Amino acid sequence: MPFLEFKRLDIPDVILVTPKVFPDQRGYFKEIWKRTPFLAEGIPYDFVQANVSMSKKYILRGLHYQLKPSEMGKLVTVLKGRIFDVAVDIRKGSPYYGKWVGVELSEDNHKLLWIPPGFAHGFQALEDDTIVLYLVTKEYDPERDACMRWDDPEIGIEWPYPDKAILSQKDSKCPPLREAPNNFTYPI
Ligand SMILES: Cc1cn([C@H]2C[C@H](O)[C@@H](COP(=O)(O)OP(=O)(O)O[C@H]3O[C@@H](C)C(=O)[C@@H](O)[C@H]3O)O2)c(=O)[nH]c1=O
Repeated sequence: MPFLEFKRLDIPDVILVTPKVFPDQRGYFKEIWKRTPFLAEGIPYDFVQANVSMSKKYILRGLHYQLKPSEMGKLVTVLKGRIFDVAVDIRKGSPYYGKWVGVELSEDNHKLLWIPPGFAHGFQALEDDTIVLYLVTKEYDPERDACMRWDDPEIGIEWPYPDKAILSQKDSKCPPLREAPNNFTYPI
């Protein structure tokens, strides 16, 4: 098995990455990003910022994105606990515009989700004290930070616990996809 396995999801630009885990008597080791295999998979980005958040069970963060020219790709993984991680294609003219994909990422499955620029991203924590690590391809730019509704019926994301979702004040006021700021085109 290669050290990093890539699986394209129903929206093929969103890629589930499975690293090879080397367990031993001390614990384990894994590579979570390496330029050459990512490049070979058609992911030609380097990362410029690394983020960590901790969430209680049912916390839902999203859906978030940064507008061009601060559009960012994200490589998301879980260090502790579990999340349901979601990417929504918001590239105007994309055959997948408005469609979503969701996967469970956990400390046990070791998986990572690559979400390219032009997607909105969100997740719901499935356990208390869930710690998410994500690498991003552009720096945080509060001027171009944007959000859209997590429960927009036109997107129809099947969240694990929609009735228990706990949101930030900011996230509870986000507009639906149709009204959200969007300067993405397809291809990006
Ligand atoms: C995202 C971010 C936030 N902040 C600050 C702003 C604010 O005071 C505080 C919390 O910010 P937020 O409420 O936006 O954090 P959060 O809701 O966790 O935002 C994140 O959600 C997930 C789903 C993503 O995809 C990320 O890109 C990011 O948007 O941290 C930074 O300083 N740098 C950053 O890169």
